[in-house]
Amino acid sequence: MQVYLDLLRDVITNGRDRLDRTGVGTRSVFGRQLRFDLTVGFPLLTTKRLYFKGVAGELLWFLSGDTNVNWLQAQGIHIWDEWATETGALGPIYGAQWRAWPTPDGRLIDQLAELVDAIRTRPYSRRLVVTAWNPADLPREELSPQDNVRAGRMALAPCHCLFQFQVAEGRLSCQLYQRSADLFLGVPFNIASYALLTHLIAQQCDLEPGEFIHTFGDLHLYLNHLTPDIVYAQLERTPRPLPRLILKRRPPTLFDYDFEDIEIQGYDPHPAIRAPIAV
Ligand SMILES: Nc1nc(=O)c2c([nH]1)NC[C@@H]1CN(c3ccc(C(=O)N[C@@H](CCC(=O)O)C(=O)O)cc3)CN21
Ligand SMILES: O=c1ccn([C@H]2C[C@H](O)[C@@H](COP(=O)(O)O)O2)c(=O)[nH]1
Repeated sequence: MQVYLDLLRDVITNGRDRLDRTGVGTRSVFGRQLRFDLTVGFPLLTTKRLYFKGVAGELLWFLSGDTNVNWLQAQGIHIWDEWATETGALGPIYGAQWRAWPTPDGRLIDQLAELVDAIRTRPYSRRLVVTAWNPADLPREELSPQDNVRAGRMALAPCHCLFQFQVAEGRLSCQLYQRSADLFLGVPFNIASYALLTHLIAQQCDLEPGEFIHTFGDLHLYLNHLTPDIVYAQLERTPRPLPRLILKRRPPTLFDYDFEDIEIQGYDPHPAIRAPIAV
């Protein structure tokens, strides 16, 4: 994951300081890309311990179509707490758009079920796209996440908002467009999450995982992460060998995976680095 450390340096060196919605302030660049060959190892950051249970739990939660934090909290995962209402609601975020995109005539589109079906039946397709960017449900930027949810909108606009797959020579590759990316806290999570999703869909479609390509819009470091004990501490560290992902079972569908099916082997990271999250 040397490419991640190089990207931290790129943002520090080439970024412009900008105000942002949260009021924290960021240093940001616009338009970057990382590529991960999933055949050489699983891209889980080794220069700090990443909370993989949180990554896997969040993905299983998205895949189930759930948009309420109650299930995540019951698993001990608290990464979405700050944006939820008192009942745990987040509005129609990823899970809703992926599994139940509402159409004007009252139907619900299960984009992920249709995707798996399309990969199986038309692997040459150039239309293997899933989007969470539903303009009808976007939050109003001047309102709090909770007020948006109470008004029936998403708590946060989708950050990882569109992804596409390609099948070539028996391998499944995935490219994500992430419009806004918190490089220290969110991005390591997002890389692991989409790499895991690619493995799961590949298994369901009798393919091997290929590449994960991560394309960024506004890629930023929050100014309160640019400190000796956070970003600069990580830059002092040397990357270690990547772990491997083992899928221990092949469930009947993409929507039947459980924590026990997903195992990371050989993960030997540097210690975790705590950092404040911008809400
Ligand atoms: N500013 C911001 N950055 C994000 O990455 C982000 C948001 N907001 N809002 C929505 C989700 C929530 N995500 C999050 C939220 C928290 C952590 C976080 O605090 N991670 C810690 C470990 C947390 C734990 O152990 O409970 C970390 O060190 O990675 C990561 C991703 C990603 N998203
Ligand atoms: O999966 C995620 C979700 C969120 N983020 C980050 C990116 C931004 O720092 C904030 C969202 O703020 P906006 O004003 O809506 O852009 O959350 C992430 O990196 N990954």
